[in-house]
Amino acid sequence: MPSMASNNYHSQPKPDSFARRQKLEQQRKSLPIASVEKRLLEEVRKNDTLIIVGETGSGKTTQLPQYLLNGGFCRDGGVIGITQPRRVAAVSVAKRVAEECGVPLGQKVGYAIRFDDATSSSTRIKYLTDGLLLRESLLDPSLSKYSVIIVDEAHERTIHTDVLLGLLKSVQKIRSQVANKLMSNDSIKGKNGLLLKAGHGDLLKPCHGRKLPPLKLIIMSASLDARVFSEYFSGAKAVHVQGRQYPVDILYTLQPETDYVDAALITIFQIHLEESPGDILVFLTGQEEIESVERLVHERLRQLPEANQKLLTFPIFSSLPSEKQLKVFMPAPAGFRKVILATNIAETSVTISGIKYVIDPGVVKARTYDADTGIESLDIVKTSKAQALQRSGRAGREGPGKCYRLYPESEFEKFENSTTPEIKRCDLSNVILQLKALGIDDIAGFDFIEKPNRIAIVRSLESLFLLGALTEESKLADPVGHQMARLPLEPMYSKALILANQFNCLEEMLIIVAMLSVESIFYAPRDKLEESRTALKCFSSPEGDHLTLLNVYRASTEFLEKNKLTNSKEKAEKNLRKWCKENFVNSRSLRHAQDIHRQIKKSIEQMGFRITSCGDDMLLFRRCLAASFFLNAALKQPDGLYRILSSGLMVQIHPSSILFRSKPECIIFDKLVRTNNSYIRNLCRIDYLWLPELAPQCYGFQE
Ligand SMILES: Nc1ncnc2c1ncn2[C@@H]1O[C@H](COP(=O)(O)OP(=O)(O)OP(=O)(O)O)[C@@H](O)[C@H]1O
Repeated sequence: MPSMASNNYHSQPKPDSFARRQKLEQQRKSLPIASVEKRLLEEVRKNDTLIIVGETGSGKTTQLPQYLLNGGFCRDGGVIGITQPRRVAAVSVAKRVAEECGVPLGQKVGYAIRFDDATSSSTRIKYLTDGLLLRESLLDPSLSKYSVIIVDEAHERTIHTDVLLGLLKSVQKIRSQVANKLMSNDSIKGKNGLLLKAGHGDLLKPCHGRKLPPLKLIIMSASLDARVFSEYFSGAKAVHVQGRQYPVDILYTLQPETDYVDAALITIFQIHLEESPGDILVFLTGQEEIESVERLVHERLRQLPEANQKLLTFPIFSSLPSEKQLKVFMPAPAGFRKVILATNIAETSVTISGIKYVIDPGVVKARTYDADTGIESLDIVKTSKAQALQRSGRAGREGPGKCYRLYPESEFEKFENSTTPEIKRCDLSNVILQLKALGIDDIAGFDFIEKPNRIAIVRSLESLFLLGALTEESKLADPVGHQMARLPLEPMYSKALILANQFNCLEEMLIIVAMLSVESIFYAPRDKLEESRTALKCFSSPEGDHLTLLNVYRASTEFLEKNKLTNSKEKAEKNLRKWCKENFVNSRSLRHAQDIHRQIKKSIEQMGFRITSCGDDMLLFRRCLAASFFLNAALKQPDGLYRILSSGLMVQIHPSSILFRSKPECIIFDKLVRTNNSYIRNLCRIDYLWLPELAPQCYGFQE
């Protein structure tokens, strides 16, 4: 089975035909940004921080790094790092740029995303996710190998981008102090206190065989408010790149649509049957919705005359294995039209060749955080104008395009200009852990571009303390806090693994963490509801969803291993897909869980943990779950609703849960999802009395 860590995307460059290279060269020259290459290089030379705003498709992401490389910005062996909010963008853009440069991916041009590093010592242009650069800064706080860092798609304001901006500001200050040799080594410090602990005697020494130059920083987007960034970077200059490549016709509905999924389906077929050739990109909110639309498209296609059936669907969402994500970039066979069903991961940066039509229902699934209750949830919300612009920008990259907005123009006018920064609407625990690991203790005093809500900081500090990651003085606790900061997981999951190591049930917890990291392991098509329920019964555990997921994982592994004894690997995997179908298990999600399992296992083994099993002692395992997820404990109320003990919030069990009917007295849950109601998903039955025993810091009786 291919793993995310195994650099699935490496394709050796095809023996490039002369014609192909000429075409690429021609395309590059015709991009709007090409006419301002010299000016941009001049501006980067003159300014340590530069903001570049240019229309979608003007060539920022693919061209600027190449201009900088050719302009001598890597002369001393420095690397140009370009951050992307999403993995798929980092990988696909790196591929394109390697092709444009005529080099194999992973050499001069490469990418790095979590668990997959396609770079080498000769890499000079490196695309990476913002989260990964943040992790790199833990190991190398001065980011010494980079001569230029480009923060691309800054308008997305992911939590990682925001934290990164604060760190980069500090790194820049320190590196320019070093370059100017203005200060002695011990007095060098960044505004955010970043390098105080980092032992930077080395800063003055040649680094990677070269003197550490000042760090050039470029902030880039098609739709950002340059003023906000300029003010944050002490009046940094903003440059606007004029001109877009091709026009995109924007079409609105006359009336608001009550059912955007149905409206999207109708539009797909309208385009397919009436419009000229060209692929379609549809934005939806998540895996479940995408998979249900995929099924509906296939159903409706079967009702069409054969000549009209040449429509292929390709889903793309974040939990889809990476090599499957990249399938959307492959051209459709001649005579076929491709319809890509995507979440907002295809919203920025990516160019999907062939896309001429974009369908935008104007909604997105976004993280929201209620600081009063300390609960984070995923809600479906309206997009911002900036997101709508990015979405329409996916058409018109190779020729004129059309964007169908499934809402009236008057509705668009009511959208917020830009998306609320993630830092203002999510749980900060993970970021706080990372900042603490960097030696930044004063979180409220950190120079954020926009300060997170104070209550949200306090809440996160409190839950990290309750989880044992922080001491009473709010320092990283030894060893739990350090271990949690090392694991690339949500704090509660990290805590569960650390505790499972002590409870001797790490094997089981590893499976659970992997299975909880993917969306919808089971699927239940509307026309086969009864059959899917019967199939689920084979795995279901009266103790709840965690143990049910454990049973599915184990049954699938056993099935695969047995099959491998008598079949080739490919055949065994094919049989597993069949097994999944028969059991109404989502094989994509299961495979993704297996990948994650492998990756986390590697991380925890590196931390010296030994994988042991609790065998059949599921009581022990449930106690371990209670000891780690105690902040998500809920108690049944007389009316059948549940009250979350830590916040008082009233919630319902999601109908997809095994415990939906039995409704035990006390449970812990994994996620809260809000649609019209507040639902809790992935539940495990626990004993109420375990809480004061296993989490006295939270539920201990007051004297
Ligand atoms: N994989 C690809 N296949 C075909 N054409 C591509 C590909 N990647 C880029 N291009 C071409 O290069 C152009 C510039 O792309 P680039 O990503 O650099 O633009 P951008 O200004 O960064 O856009 P955005 O703000 O939307 O990310 C595209 O409009 C497209 O014409």
